[in-house]
Amino acid sequence: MYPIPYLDLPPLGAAAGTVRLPGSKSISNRLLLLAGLSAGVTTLVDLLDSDDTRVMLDALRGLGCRIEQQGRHTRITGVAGKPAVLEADFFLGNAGTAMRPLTAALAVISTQNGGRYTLSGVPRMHERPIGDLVDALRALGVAVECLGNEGYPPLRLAGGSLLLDAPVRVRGDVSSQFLTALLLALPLAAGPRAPTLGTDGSSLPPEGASPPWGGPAAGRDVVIEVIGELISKPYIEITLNLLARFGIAVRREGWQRFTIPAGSAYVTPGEVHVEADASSASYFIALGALAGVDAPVRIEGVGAASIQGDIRFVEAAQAMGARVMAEPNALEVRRGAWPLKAIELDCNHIPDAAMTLAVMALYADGPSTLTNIASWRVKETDRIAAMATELRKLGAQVEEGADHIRVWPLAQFKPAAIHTYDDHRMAMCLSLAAFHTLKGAAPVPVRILDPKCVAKTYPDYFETLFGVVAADAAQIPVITIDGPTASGKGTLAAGVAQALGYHTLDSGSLYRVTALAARRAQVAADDEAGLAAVARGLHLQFEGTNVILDGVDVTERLRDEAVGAMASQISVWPQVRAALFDLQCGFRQLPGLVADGRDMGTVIFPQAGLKVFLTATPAARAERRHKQLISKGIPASLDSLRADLEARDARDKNRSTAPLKPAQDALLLDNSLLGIEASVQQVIAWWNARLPFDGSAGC
Ligand SMILES: O=C(O)C1=C[C@@H](OP(=O)(O)O)[C@@H](O)[C@H](O)C1
Ligand SMILES: C=C(OP(=O)(O)O)C(=O)O
Repeated sequence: MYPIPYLDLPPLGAAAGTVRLPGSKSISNRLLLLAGLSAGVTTLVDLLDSDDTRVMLDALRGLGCRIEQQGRHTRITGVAGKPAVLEADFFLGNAGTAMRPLTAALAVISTQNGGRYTLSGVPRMHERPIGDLVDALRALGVAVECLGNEGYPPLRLAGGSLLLDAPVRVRGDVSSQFLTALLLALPLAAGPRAPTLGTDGSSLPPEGASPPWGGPAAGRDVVIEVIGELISKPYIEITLNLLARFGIAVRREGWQRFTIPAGSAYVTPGEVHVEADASSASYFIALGALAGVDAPVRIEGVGAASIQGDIRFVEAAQAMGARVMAEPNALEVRRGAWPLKAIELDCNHIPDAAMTLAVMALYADGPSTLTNIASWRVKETDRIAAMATELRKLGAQVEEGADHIRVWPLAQFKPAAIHTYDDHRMAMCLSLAAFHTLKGAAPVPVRILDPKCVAKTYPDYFETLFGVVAADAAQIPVITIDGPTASGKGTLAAGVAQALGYHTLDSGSLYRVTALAARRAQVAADDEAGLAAVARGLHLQFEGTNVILDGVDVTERLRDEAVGAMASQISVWPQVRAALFDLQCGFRQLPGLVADGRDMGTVIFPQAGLKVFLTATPAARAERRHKQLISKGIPASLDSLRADLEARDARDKNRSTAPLKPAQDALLLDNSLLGIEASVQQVIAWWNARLPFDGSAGC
């Protein structure tokens, strides 16, 4: 995940490779609730690990479920529908699949155990309607209080007595999640049960409760009727499918009437595998359609056998020209028609994945129209408005209606800082606008603001994307930070890289690794050819700031003074520098690189977008080094450290190959009196001034 204010995507060109997607959000949260309500242990394999599932897991823990995590397995010990916890507050973030089903489940539970529960979420969750579910639950006899605005969370559930003589009626035209919630929760009311408790804990029926209080001993059919049109129907199929896995065989009459048979009880199937998320697949299906030119984008974990409705996004992508090969549990996607073909599609059955089509439409041969998507307006944000606003920033013509959006293709994209509205899908969809595969169009970057919002369902989305897309190396941004020893280059580079989500190259460490490897191989510091051979044969990996040589972490060893001294000596050899040249260029990877060293701006990356030459007085640098050594318990003399630094400066400046000097176009930064954070901010400010995003560095 990129927990940074913005992530800049350079222009992207091609895509190929394999992605393994995280688990389905809709399946994960349904399974978690069902497992939590069942008796005994359920093991979920490949459960989604994201914000939405974390709030559900926290809620289950709060109800007394035991949760154990081991590798790909999550073991849930359920409470058999009877949590001992009678008062609890649940925070459910912005997870509709947690808020709605838990509301119904806790509502029924509170009528049975006299519990009092509150459910709240992030501010946007308090703007997402839940009135239709509240109405259904009140009609069922549950005491539901809206603590803020009527019809919206936060909610308090405070018992009541279930009135099951008549069908439970619920509207389904705002969200299908209300029906899903009742279907998941009402088996709690259909089973045989012991006399239930009143809100005061007594075993007498609460005043005014109509018999049969708590249901007859053998249980009773519970009937749910949908009032009016039901949207997002395939999500109900997921609900029914998973209920069946837990032993609840709902009888249905079309989309209007659902009967939970008397005596129903959740029975854990033991172990359940969670298939990958079909909505998340849509971004990579689109990627294949846009940029899978030489080889396909292969998506693993979800395919033709999926129980998720969003798998039908494949048909929409095919209609736009994608070539898709579907296996039961995988998809391979390539570009077919190019430009893509414009479509007009009723998207009610794929409300989430349909957003991806709106961005694909930019690459089509005419305007595309997506209809019957009114529900977009009450999701993580008003998605019709948000999509229209952000596509227009790219330069597109967009028509927005109450329940449709029409998007015209775009010949020349404008660089834009894309607002994501704390909506994971806005971030993931709009990342596709970084592709520049249209003939004649100038490639431009895209800035995604608040990229960490993808954590709702796909925390590693951008990392996965970068794993399968390619960019012209010249388009991948590089910032170089050169400077003398102990000037703080490494710290500054790490700070800048962290702020931008870029990779780092500590080129000095390459010389130190070569020195270490040469010492181990007993190659002398004056054996130029031998040293170059060592450099070429390095078996290196970087894990964060750690350096792994031949599979062993040598980070600490590289700090040895002897290794540092040899590094400085061997770095004068042209053959050694040449051997390390390609290795260093290879660090230029998406989304960008901050390279620090002595010749990054002058020799290795002369075309870098920003070159910084970092200096500090010898006194300031000696003092820093002194502090560092003392804090590690290593005795040191300030004067001799300063003398060493000055000698090293002289050697670095005067060597014939790549001597230490600022690149002509470098900006000088003297940090003798500047803290780390201020130095980082200075470099970021310089960098942003060179980018085409109208200074939109933040939200
Ligand atoms: O039941 C579910 O898992 C979902 C149903 C859909 O919501 P609506 O029914 O509100 O359209 C969908 O948008 C959401 O992401 C997940
Ligand atoms: C609408 C969505 O989420 P939620 O489950 O919160 O409704 C979504 O993931 O696109």
